[in-house]
Amino acid sequence: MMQSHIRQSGAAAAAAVALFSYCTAFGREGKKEENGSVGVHHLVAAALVEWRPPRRHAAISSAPLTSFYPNLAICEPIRDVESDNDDDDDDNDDNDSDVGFYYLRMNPKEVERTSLSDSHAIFGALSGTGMIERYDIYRRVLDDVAVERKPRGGSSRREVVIVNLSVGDKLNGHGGIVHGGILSLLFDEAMGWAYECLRHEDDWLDDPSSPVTAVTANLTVDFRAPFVEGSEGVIRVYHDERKGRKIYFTAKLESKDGEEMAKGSFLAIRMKYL
Ligand SMILES: CCCCCCCCCC(=O)SCCNC(=O)CCNC(=O)[C@H](O)C(C)(C)COP(=O)(O)OP(=O)(O)OC[C@H]1O[C@@H](n2cnc3c(N)ncnc32)[C@H](O)[C@@H]1OP(=O)(O)O
Repeated sequence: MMQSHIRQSGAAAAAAVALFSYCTAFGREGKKEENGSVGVHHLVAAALVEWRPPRRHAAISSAPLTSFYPNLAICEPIRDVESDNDDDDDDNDDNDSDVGFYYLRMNPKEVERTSLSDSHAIFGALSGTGMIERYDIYRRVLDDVAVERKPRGGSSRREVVIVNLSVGDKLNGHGGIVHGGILSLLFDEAMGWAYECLRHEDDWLDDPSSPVTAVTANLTVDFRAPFVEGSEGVIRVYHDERKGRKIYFTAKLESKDGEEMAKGSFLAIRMKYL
């Protein structure tokens, strides 16, 4: 479904190696371009590849999302969410493809202020075979500010986080369909991580290392299509705006084929006393 846009170059190799080092520092995982298994030697090969993202109409992957590998930069085509309203961009695809971005795997174990262990719903009790089988969180990083999304309907938003997930067959409501409450949980968590990203990259706090917690004040989910048991999917979280202690996000859940299964909006409020 998606096409890889790959070319070889020395400069790209240098960039990829630098990126690889940076990735390693964050302990994130990477993704290869095609289906099938990959050995360790491919890490080296991948470092020699420059990846050029197609500007639009490419979902994160048609490949199994399980094909992530440690310490390899994720270089993955991504859906251009603005494309439907952005027809005049069609003439500029060649230029657009020169901008890029990648994702950093976030490690729940590196977040001290949350209970990301046995007591956590997603990483604890509901984690496992038949339940939430995968919930891998990635922070989007821009290679170039030029890739920042254009305004849509007068307001801008940008993708902050994606979650690569799969749900088994033990979390249903109706037979064969994942319970809507579970999907709401998956959204809630994803937007919590988006807040965590923003907290580290913005100057909202006098002391950025201060663990200021935000809680969900409001979460709305529209269920657009049944998310069937055993499905893989991707949640994409977008930051919309901030008003004082209030931070607004929107999100969507895509099937691995790129179909929108659900979308959500979310208000996080930074607590006063933490
Ligand atoms: C990296 C790790 C990632 C981990 C992710 C974990 C994600 C998990 C997220 C959760 O599930 S958190 C658990 C569920 N949520 C809660 O338990 C929150 C319970 N509610 C509260 O603690 C308080 O109601 C809250 C902190 C949200 C607000 O209390 P405040 O006393 O700070 O609010 P205040 O009354 O001062 O209002 C501040 C502003 O927020 C607005 N507001 C408050 N509650 C609202 C609400 N529910 N909806 C919309 N707006 C709301 C309020 O109108 C006002 O707007 P303005 O500033 O414009 O005047």
